[in-house]
Amino acid sequence: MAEKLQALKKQACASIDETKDKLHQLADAIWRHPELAFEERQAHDTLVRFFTQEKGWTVDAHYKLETAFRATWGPVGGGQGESLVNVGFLCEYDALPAIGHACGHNLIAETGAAAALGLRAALESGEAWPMPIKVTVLGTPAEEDEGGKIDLLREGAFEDLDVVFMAHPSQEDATYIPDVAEHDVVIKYHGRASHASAYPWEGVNALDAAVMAYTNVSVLRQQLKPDWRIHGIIRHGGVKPNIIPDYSELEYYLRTPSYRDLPSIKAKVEACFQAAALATGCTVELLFARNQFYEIVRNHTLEDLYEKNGKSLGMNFITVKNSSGSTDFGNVTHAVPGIHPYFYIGSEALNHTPEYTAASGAAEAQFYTLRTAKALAMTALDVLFSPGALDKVKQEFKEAKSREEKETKQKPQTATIEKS
Ligand SMILES: NCCCC(=O)N[C@@H](CCCN)C(=O)O
Repeated sequence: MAEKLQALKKQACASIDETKDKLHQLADAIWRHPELAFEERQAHDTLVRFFTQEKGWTVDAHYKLETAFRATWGPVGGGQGESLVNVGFLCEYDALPAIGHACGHNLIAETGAAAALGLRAALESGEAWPMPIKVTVLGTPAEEDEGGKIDLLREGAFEDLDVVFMAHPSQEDATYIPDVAEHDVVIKYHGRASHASAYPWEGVNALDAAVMAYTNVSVLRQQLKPDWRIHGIIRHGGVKPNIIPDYSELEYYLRTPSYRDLPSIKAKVEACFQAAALATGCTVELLFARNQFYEIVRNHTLEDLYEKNGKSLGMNFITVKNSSGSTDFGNVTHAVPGIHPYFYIGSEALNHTPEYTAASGAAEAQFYTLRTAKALAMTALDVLFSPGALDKVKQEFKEAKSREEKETKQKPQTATIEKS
């Protein structure tokens, strides 16, 4: 089997190379029209067209969400009574406001599509596979906001998948980066307008509340654990200096390494926001996002296979220990075994900067993007055909879940503000 597996991997890589121009066009089209969360209509249509034109894929163009899609191929192979293995690849394609594809989601879409085509090409060689195999591509909108994968999870979109792969652009190749749990909140202060010079005592200043809230959180930060993160912006702060602002708005992202600590961080910042309202006489509305992002549940079996395949293609892996951002793929790994490795794209630029936007649209990123897609397809082939690999992946997932359940019982998700 080892030799056959090597041949299949070669076939997957060759097919990705053969399709490289089309794949580049796909990423380029998405990069040229950056669209925000749940507004990714052109990116969505581009991907749907891509899989429709590829032939052999069954495409569900608006799968459970308007800008989500599903493309499936197979099943192929298997004898009677063998249970089907469904391998999933994810495509993200939303962008950031003002700076476009500064997180390289156009390249995530490309890796997902390329890896799926590569795996299909290898499986198409007509062998008598021991079990029925299906390849599924899910187009998952709104990673930068809202968390489209969490909506899709709720709708059951991941229920029939056995393993899920995606990869994210970064500054380095890493099988895992500690993506943390996150909950977002919008804070609205309502005051009362007045002439700021003629009769200021009649006003209630909502901008003052926003500034106090911002300062309260900044002071709180010293008492937070080192790997907790709170960061926010003031979105509205008034319209003219001589009108006391009757409305202000902030948005904050709250993050902790485990989702179990989100209620604690939320309780702490809520106190900051309420205190600002009390001090200024404003009323306050706290609007927490409907979805909480969870941290990634690691699967070392998948990570090790990916690393081995990546190394064979020339990747240099580094280990990242410090907390990173967050991803709605974290929630997926609580439901299905999966990996979310990071990949170098030929630039030292940092994500969420205009320089990264340029790097994710540059031709230089293509080599690294396709190399990543090859490593994903090869890892999927290992999962399918390395003796015992799928069982090991599933067993590790099961053990992680039961550890998780035990920890949740010991430390339920409750809010605490320690008082002396
Ligand atoms: N490691 C970073 C993963 C991608 C990313 O930047 N995600 C966003 C998600 C924001 C959702 N509100 C982030 O800021 O971490």
